[in-house]
Amino acid sequence: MSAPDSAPAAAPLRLLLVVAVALVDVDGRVLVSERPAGKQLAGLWEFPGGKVEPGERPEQTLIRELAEELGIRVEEPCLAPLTFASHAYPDFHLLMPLYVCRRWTGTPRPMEGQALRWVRPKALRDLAMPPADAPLIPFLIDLLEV
Ligand SMILES: Nc1nc2c([nH]c(=O)n2[C@@H]2O[C@H](COP(=O)(O)OP(=O)(O)OP(=O)(O)O)[C@@H](O)[C@H]2O)c(=O)[nH]1
Repeated sequence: MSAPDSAPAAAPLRLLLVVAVALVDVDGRVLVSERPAGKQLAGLWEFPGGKVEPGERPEQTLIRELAEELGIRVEEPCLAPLTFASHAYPDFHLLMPLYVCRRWTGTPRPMEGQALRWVRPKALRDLAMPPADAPLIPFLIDLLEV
């Protein structure tokens, strides 16, 4: 049945699949990266990652993004799924699996000029992060804080 002529059609929901990772160092700290000026949510600290491109599996996306953003090489078995974010932004709905990774080759460095920080999971609560990330923090605290 079609909607009556007077009712405006609801805008189709845009579901955006982004994949992110908590890189964990030997001291149990997690890497966060500052979103550059000029981008949406600029200045907020986020987990490395990015949009899953057509034809990619999420793990392939992460391996690609970690090479592009941080210059490190990650093997797929070192990516362990932890939880996911599901968050309604004004213009899209974000679905973002979060992986944990403790092993990689190379030293993370800011390949795109972004600021990087290693922080204790509890300290993530005091960082300005995108709203989608807040529900992820307790999972990292449970996993990593002794
Ligand atoms: N990588 C990452 N993205 C996140 C996090 N939290 C969160 O809301 N996002 C959102 O997920 C989307 C990721 O997009 P992206 O990083 O691939 O792309 P972008 O907005 O920088 O634009 P671009 O396509 O020009 O690179 C953004 O809308 C970003 O705000 C997070 O912790 N890590």
